[in-house]
Amino acid sequence: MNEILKIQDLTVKLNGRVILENINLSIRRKEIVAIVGPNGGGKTTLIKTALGLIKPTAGYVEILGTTPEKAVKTGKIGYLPQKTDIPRNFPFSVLDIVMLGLVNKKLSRREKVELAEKYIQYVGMKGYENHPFSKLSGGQQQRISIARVLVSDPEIIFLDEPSTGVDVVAQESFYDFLQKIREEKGITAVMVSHDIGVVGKFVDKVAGLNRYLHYYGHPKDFFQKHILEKLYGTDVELVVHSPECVACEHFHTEFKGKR
Ligand SMILES: Nc1ncnc2c1ncn2[C@@H]1O[C@H](COP(=O)(O)OP(=O)(O)OP(=O)(O)O)[C@@H](O)[C@H]1O
Repeated sequence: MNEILKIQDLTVKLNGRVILENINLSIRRKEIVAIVGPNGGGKTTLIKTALGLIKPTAGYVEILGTTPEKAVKTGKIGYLPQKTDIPRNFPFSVLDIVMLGLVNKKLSRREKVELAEKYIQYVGMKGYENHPFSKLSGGQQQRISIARVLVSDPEIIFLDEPSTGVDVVAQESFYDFLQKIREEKGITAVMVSHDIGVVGKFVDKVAGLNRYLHYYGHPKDFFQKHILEKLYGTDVELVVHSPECVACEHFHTEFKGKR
């Protein structure tokens, strides 16, 4: 089964308001897909529907060859929600945080600690096991949050704005890391992102969502005025820095406009 997520004719209404309308998309195993669009465009709603947390008003979602409700029970879906569920000032250690990813696994404490340590090492944070999570930088917290998702051995992961509060360099290494876990572990990644410039460089497909799926395909064809206007409105201003631009430290796309 090459297709890991299939969404067909999906419409979602919340409190009588249509949030998603007639969405069709499919994601193949090992793809890295970014969902982009303005605030309130329905990105989180789409992820929650794929996870079975929101029921479709019409249409259907198939994930890992079954319904979202059944797929979630297999433990093969990882989810990093937009709002952290970790209390800010609570003195959780890095090890505690990663072990949260194993709460539903029937393993001894010793086994859980060993697995958590393995994944802390995997994300390049060996030595930080007993460090307070709240004292880490944004990029380090992001790595540990990913370790917490990976430790449960998922086949597909959903990351809702994983790069919020992380600088461009850390974001780029994060996307490199997603490619590494795809190669080494065959993991499919679906992420919500606000930074369309950075995302465009690293992902296989971009899903441009604003109630409708206005674009779904390779990032190279995404940066077109008519598509961006449908997503973000007509006061969009796009500045593309080419890779040849010597003045640019990074090849990136600045995006200014309504979100
Ligand atoms: N439980 C709910 N009941 C009613 N409306 C909701 C509910 N959850 C979300 N909405 C509305 O649905 C719309 C889409 O929200 P959603 O969080 O999916 O957007 P988003 O694209 O993820 O936005 P953001 O970029 O701000 O996170 C918003 O207008 C939001 O207010």
